[in-house]
Amino acid sequence: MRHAPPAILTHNVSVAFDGKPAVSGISASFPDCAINAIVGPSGCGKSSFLSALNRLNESVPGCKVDGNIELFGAALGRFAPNREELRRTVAMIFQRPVPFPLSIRRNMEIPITEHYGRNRQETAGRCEAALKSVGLWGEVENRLDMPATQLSGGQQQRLCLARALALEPRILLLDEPTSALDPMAAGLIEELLRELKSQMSLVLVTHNLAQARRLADTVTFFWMKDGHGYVAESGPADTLFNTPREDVSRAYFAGHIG
Ligand SMILES: Nc1ncnc2c1ncn2[C@@H]1O[C@H](COP(=O)(O)OP(=O)(O)OP(=O)(O)O)[C@@H](O)[C@H]1O
Repeated sequence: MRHAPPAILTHNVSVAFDGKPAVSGISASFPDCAINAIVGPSGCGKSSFLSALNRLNESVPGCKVDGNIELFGAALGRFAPNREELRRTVAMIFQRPVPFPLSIRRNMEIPITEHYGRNRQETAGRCEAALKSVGLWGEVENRLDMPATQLSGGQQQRLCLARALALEPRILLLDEPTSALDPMAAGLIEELLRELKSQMSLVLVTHNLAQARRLADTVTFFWMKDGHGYVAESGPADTLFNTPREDVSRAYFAGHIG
């Protein structure tokens, strides 16, 4: 029986800035329909690695990415022929929500019409469905023309999620998506991520080990050596949290270091 390839498979990936490696030798596998947490101390290159997965750091001056990245068994360039298509299918959510400085409606309409065309009825339907999927529709349906920046931080983050989900991504990259939110808003996002994993692969960079314990199916643990990050250990969340193999993982997950 042939097994489906993982959503993301990396081999020997490194990311360097001005010749100085931030991470090196990253070989990792992230299954589909799962929440894959990347954890590790500050500065070990988690965000740099995450951004390489949809070529976001290509536009950073002095940044160089090496190694192989495959998405669903296809090389990155074959999986998505251009950057726009890649960013649609491999969407990214950041620590601080970044809505466009426009109305809630325009925030949704712009990406939807860019991708699906200008049919007004279809656009309105996609907008409503995406806002419903993040539980925001009931909160904003009567004020869609209000500036998105007037929403609370948690609502803005859910709007950014809705904007990404409207384009039906297959992979969702999340860089500390709840660390700027209050516990209630963070809880709503966590609930959403749990629901979304039936439809896609999620890669979640988090500092918050309690969050990783609550959400993760797999864990990839980054640590630092010789001034750059590397994967110290990875595997099913249960194994990493309960019976880690490496001394450094045991110490980190017990809260003794990092
Ligand atoms: N745009 C950039 N230009 C130069 N160096 C950078 C840039 N972005 C990241 N770095 C460097 O790469 C290294 C890894 O940073 P990165 O943000 O990826 O780590 P991280 O594990 O995500 O950290 P944190 O958990 O604090 O967000 C750091 O030394 C950082 O200074």
